[in-house]
Amino acid sequence: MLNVTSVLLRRTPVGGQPEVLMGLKKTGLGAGMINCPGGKLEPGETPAEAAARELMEETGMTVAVADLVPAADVVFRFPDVPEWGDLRLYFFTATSFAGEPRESDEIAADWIPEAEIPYDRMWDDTHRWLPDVIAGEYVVMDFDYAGRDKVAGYRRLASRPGGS
Ligand SMILES: COc1nc(N)nc2c1ncn2[C@H]1C[C@H](O)[C@@H](COP(=O)(O)OP(=O)(O)OP(=O)(O)O)O1
Repeated sequence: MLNVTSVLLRRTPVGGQPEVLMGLKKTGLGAGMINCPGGKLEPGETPAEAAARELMEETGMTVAVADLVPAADVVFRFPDVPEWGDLRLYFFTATSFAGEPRESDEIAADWIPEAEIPYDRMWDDTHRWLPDVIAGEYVVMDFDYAGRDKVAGYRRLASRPGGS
């Protein structure tokens, strides 16, 4: 199982609507789709340490590990793509961070209204759990993909208040 991590930064400008940070993934798994900053854990890293490092590498923004709130634990299985194997995503949210996003070789992340998250341009699993995370739940789910990009089945293993 390959461990990956990702972080959703959230803010609400004064007098404005809630916004989230995401953008077009340019390389690697999920290239061409909209996603949050993130990537693989390096040896010895905790998921939260990896999320903070990937955020910095991909956007130039910083977040303290202590400010990362665990929000989802999601397994993806790709039986038709043996070279990908299974992935476990440790997903965090954060409302305390520093900096403004800059485009990198990996992602062109920017602030978008939370109400306009383009689920139709994201991994097929995302619309089945990210809305609940945004609503404040901690979610544990398990997805089986058919081929590289279609969800064939899924299970919700746990869901409780307190994610974001
Ligand atoms: C179906 O699989 C996935 N669904 C969702 N919603 N998100 C995924 C899936 N697979 C990966 N992710 C997320 C996790 C990270 O935010 C990114 C990037 O993942 P990955 O580590 O695979 O991408 P790379 O850019 O190749 O990694 P490095 O930066 O470590 O090279 O997508």
